[in-house]
Amino acid sequence: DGGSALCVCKVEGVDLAWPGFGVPRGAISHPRQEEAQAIDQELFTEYKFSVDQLMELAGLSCATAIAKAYPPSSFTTSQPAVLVVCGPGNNGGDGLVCARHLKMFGYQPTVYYPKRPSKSLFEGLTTQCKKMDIPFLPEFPAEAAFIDELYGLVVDAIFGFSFKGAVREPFGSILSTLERVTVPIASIDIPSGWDVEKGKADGLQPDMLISLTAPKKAAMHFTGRYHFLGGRFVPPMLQEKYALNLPAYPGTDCVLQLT
Ligand SMILES: NC(=O)C1=CN([C@@H]2O[C@H](COP(=O)(O)OP(=O)(O)OC[C@H]3O[C@@H](n4cnc5c(N)ncnc54)[C@H](O)[C@@H]3O)[C@@H](O)[C@H]2O)[C@@H](O)CC1
Ligand SMILES: [K+]
Repeated sequence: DGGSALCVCKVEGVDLAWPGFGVPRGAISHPRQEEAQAIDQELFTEYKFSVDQLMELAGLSCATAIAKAYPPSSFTTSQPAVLVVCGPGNNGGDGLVCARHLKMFGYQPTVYYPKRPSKSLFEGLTTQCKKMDIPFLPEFPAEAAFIDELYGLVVDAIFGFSFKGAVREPFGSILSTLERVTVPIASIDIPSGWDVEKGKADGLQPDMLISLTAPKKAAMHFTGRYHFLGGRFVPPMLQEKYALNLPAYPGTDCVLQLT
């Protein structure tokens, strides 16, 4: 912990670099919850990005990372069917964008979106999905086995870096079902239900994590197979201000595989 505005974390004895993926060695920044929110706010207030701009890039990163880790040919279901579970905030918005791009990439996404904010941004993203023939489930499957049978992958877009406290319904029941599914889960930004800094040892254990902007502190507890970085939109000046030490993205890619 470097005592700078941003915590740069190292796991004791472990080199936090990514052998085999051509990334320069060094300790990658893991912002705390408040720092992640401050960077987010500054992107909007000082740098004048709009939420939908960044959400589009974030959601595209997620779909791209998923396509790299789980190509349609790797699915054992008859179609590359993906269940995208969206929460009530911007993490859920990323999920809607991700679903739309997955459809463009040849997947068969289905969305479950139980708490929809009455804001034009989310209404627009919902309409865009519907116009792409992406079905919205009226109810969440009661049994984890139904999910295993129908889908080859679940995208967890329920909560991101603003999650706090005990999970409120209906998301408590949804998460307890998701904890029992055996198909891989890809979590956007934070595994939902995890404390953004401490993680949750007995919570969801996704197979994939797509960290946006920078891995949050909880990402240190991620044990799944694939960890990607996405959201290649942080201007160098802002990275510098928050002492964000991030590996370089390869070429023109919008994602970078960390593990
Ligand atoms: N700057 C960035 O890095 C960007 C972040 N984006 C996404 O935005 C996310 C953060 O979005 P938000 O700040 O909207 O927040 P979240 O999407 O993390 O969640 C906030 C929502 O969850 C609810 N909530 C919080 N704790 C809860 C609990 N214990 N039980 C039930 N509901 C709870 C809140 O009422 C609120 O509706 C990031 O994680 C990322 O996915 C992208 O959309 C765009 C750019
Ligand atoms: K999530």
